[in-house]
Amino acid sequence: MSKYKEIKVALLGAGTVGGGVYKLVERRTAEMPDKVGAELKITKVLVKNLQKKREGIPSEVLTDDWEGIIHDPEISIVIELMGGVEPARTYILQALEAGKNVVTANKDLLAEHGQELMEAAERNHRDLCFEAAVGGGIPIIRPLKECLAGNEITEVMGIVNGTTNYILTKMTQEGWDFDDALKEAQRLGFAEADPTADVEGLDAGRKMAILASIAFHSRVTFKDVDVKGITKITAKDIQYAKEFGYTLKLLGVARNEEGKMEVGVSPMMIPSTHPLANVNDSFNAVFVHGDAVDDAMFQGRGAGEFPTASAVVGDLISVARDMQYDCCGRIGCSCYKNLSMKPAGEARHKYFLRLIVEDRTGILAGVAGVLGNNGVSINQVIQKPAVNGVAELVVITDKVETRHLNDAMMIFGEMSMIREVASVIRVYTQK
Ligand SMILES: NC(=O)C1=CN([C@@H]2O[C@H](COP(=O)(O)OP(=O)(O)OC[C@H]3O[C@@H](n4cnc5c(N)ncnc54)[C@H](OP(=O)(O)O)[C@@H]3O)[C@@H](O)[C@H]2O)C=CC1
Ligand SMILES: N[C@@H](CC=O)C(=O)O
Repeated sequence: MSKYKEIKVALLGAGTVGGGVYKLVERRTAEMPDKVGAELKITKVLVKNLQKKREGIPSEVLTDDWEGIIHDPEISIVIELMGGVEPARTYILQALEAGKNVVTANKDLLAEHGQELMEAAERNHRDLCFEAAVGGGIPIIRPLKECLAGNEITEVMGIVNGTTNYILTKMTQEGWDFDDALKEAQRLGFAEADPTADVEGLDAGRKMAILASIAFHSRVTFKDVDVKGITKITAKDIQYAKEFGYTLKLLGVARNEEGKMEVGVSPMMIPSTHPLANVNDSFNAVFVHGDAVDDAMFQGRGAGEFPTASAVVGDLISVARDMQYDCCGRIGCSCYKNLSMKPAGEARHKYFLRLIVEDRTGILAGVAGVLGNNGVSINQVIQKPAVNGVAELVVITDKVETRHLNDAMMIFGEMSMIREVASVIRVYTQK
């Protein structure tokens, strides 16, 4: 008989990430006792469809019976990898109330119900770990909560969605079209069950809500995040970005300026010399600025089977160690402040505008006039040669309050000389 205690674990979900976690735990089985001080065994794997073939997972551990897991007193850790809000929320709450520790990668759930879940974990003195919920395999949650806890953090920003970064990389570097790149991202297991969450920026918005809550110690939920996706980005935007020396990325930016938080996700142009411009494919990267550490950057694979499993299994080992030392629930909720959100319209940004205009004299003066009357000054402008009586005017503005830019865009919408406001894309600037 082994001298080590056996810790029994239930896995909820055996899809891309769940499958990876099962296989990775198997791969590490022999080392676990030395690493953790206990043997870790996944004894039950909850799925929806018992008939589906699962490579690498023995059929005898598969079940579709949640009650059999929650009422199994031998299971002390539940790993939730089903995704979505319900029934994941209910199962996690039930698991915590039943005295089980929980690991999850579910950002949809945390960005909406994080407070409720953290409170349940605290009440029951149990661990609730979610390293994989942001940045896939990149360690970022624990560094923010622990390693950087001595800082006042004023900015967290970066690329936090692997699917969209993969799509934009393929469009920029290889001229792929959007749909082909998305299909390939789905095939590689990066995309969410409903990829709208990726391409419309919702997934990145949820991750930024989680990061901002931890970094600024104040609860930010998904509804607080100003979100735009990449579905309207065209090959022309990418090409013109290059002409101005920029690269197009879906970026999340969270700032705390004098107690007012601003959290947003949108396609942004960043200087091609910026380190984030060279974070490609499914890689993610997060920048953190703290008063003591200055700048720190975390980079790695942001999605996919084993990168995500790496973060989940790291959490699993951490929980198992806490169990050995009887210190579960040690790292609880850190939202002890109640900061307010800055209204999106008050945020000051630089913008790239692509306008489809009539090919005649006076257009540039007309455009400059409307922008000027609304307090928007022009930093750079390029007029493209006309084709079939229409021309393109590409403008980079100086920093402006977003509401003033929106007012100018409304006026453009009513001007006959402007056929279309084809693109309005934020240009990243440092604080
Ligand atoms: N894919 C990635 O790269 C990353 C994903 N995540 C997060 O990890 C989680 C899992 O993602 P992923 O593995 O891609 O998702 P998948 O869709 O690949 O897998 C989901 C799994 O959960 C099971 N499941 C879903 N609903 C239920 C239910 N009601 N009861 C029982 N089982 C259920 C499914 O069962 P069945 O197989 O029978 O259909 C499937 O095995 C999500 O929260 C996701 O956001 C986080 C980081 C990266
Ligand atoms: N769909 C997500 C998966 C990881 O969180 C992504 O593409 O980043």
